[in-house]
Amino acid sequence: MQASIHPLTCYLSLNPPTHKGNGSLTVNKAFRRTRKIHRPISSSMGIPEKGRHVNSDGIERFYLGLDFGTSGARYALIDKQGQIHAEAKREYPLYLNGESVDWGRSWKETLFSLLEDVPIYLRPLVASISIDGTSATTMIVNSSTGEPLCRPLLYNESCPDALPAVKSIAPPNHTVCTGSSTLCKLVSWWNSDSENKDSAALLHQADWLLWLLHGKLGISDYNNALKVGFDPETDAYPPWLLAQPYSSVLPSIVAPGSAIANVKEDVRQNLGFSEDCVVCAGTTDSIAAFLAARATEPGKAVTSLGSTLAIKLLSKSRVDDARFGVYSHRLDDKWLVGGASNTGGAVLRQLFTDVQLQKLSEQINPSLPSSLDYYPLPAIGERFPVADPNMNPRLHPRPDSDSDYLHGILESIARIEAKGYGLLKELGATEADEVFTAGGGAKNDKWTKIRERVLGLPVSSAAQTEAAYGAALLALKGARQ
Ligand SMILES: Nc1ncnc2c1ncn2[C@@H]1O[C@H](COP(=O)(O)OP(=O)(O)O)[C@@H](O)[C@H]1O
Ligand SMILES: O=C(CO)[C@H](O)[C@H](O)COP(=O)(O)O
Repeated sequence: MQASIHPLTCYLSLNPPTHKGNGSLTVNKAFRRTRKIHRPISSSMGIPEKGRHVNSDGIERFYLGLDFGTSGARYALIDKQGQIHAEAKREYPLYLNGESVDWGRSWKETLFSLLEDVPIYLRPLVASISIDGTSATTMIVNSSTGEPLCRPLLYNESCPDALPAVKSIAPPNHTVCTGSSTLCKLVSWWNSDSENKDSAALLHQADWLLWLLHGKLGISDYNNALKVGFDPETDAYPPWLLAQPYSSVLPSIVAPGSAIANVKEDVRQNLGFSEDCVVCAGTTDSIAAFLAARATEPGKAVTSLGSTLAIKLLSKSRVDDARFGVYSHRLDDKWLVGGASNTGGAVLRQLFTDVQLQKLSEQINPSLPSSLDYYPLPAIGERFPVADPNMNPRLHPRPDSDSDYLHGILESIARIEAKGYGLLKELGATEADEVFTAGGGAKNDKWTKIRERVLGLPVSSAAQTEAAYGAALLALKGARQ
């Protein structure tokens, strides 16, 4: 792998944004004031830069990132300094298709609703778009129409039926050797399908959403493709995977943020994007959150405290071990080592509303350890730091006090996080020396203090906690290509 400066590094020290979304559409007030006297961004910064930073009238361009997380989706619209000019989020509408949720319909509707939330006067100035999605969320689609051939298999679903076949072809403890891997989901479908093999294509959630905008089917990125078996070190699918009959459905792979194609004409016309608006390859949600945090040195880590707990540690050395759910994503000449636990906000949401979380957290003394020892899971099954699809949640005994109960849960999740970072060190990754937090849990200061005590490390909320911001940085990178 060639050593080079990560294309995003030059943006990672951008000025923190002036504005944060509050669940509805927000537009940077400062931007409103200058809206009437649109000055080319270069008026205060010298000559307009080449590329997609000003349009033909010399007016500033913007970069759009969308994050499709577990419980909802968000967008962030930034300028080339990283200032946020608009952002919004939406919960997923839920439609049933027989017994199961029609996720394809929900995600597609959410995508175009969010694009319509972008202020109409800013859309012609959007130079590029990128999207992150949940990792290993697998879609098998018709290779001509892009229509799903079966229901999407979500990031935390497991197909243990395929595990023996996958373990028989992959190297020992390879990232794909876990039931929740994309490859296990593909093999499970391949073994169960009798009529669509010749017309199938595999895509990840982010790939499929991006295809809706650019229209070129069969393209993914090397972060999303890690769990189907793509090797980011050799930049290729390994021979043991290409030798399989189902290798024909695998997508071609580009780097995250790579320009793929301009927005399709029908989408462009309907939404008012410019002819040169380019759609760029995406990444996974926890990597987008890492990019948003702008952590650039080995030893820096980002814990995404969303519905799940995903940790990402910037490491000089690569570590992969499916026995513990540990794998390494590529980030230029370094590795993002980590894993994703099923613990996290989804359990909290089963027990408390966000308002209750806030009020109960105020009653917690974070300097006092909780004696309650739980393993908070929303359902049976864990991916990391224990890869056990049959692990049971442990959330009892429940004390009379809800704040004590929450304290025990937050502390127990912190212990899982600490176990995860300790495991990465044991397996040879660069030792973590600072943790930034992204996701919904980042706003809980008491939890941050509990985590600092349990981890024994400085823990802070990233300047940007939304993965959508990281996706916007990818769009900014793509606009420069
Ligand atoms: N004050 C809080 N303390 C801890 N967790 C919180 C708080 N507010 C919200 N959350 C959790 O944040 C999660 C949502 O975070 P988010 O990053 O949007 O998740 P995702 O992107 O995975 O859907 C919810 O599961 C919720 O329980
Ligand atoms: O748990 C998740 C849902 O939010 C993450 O998408 C995912 O598991 C993290 O995977 P990766 O490390 O490949 O980004």
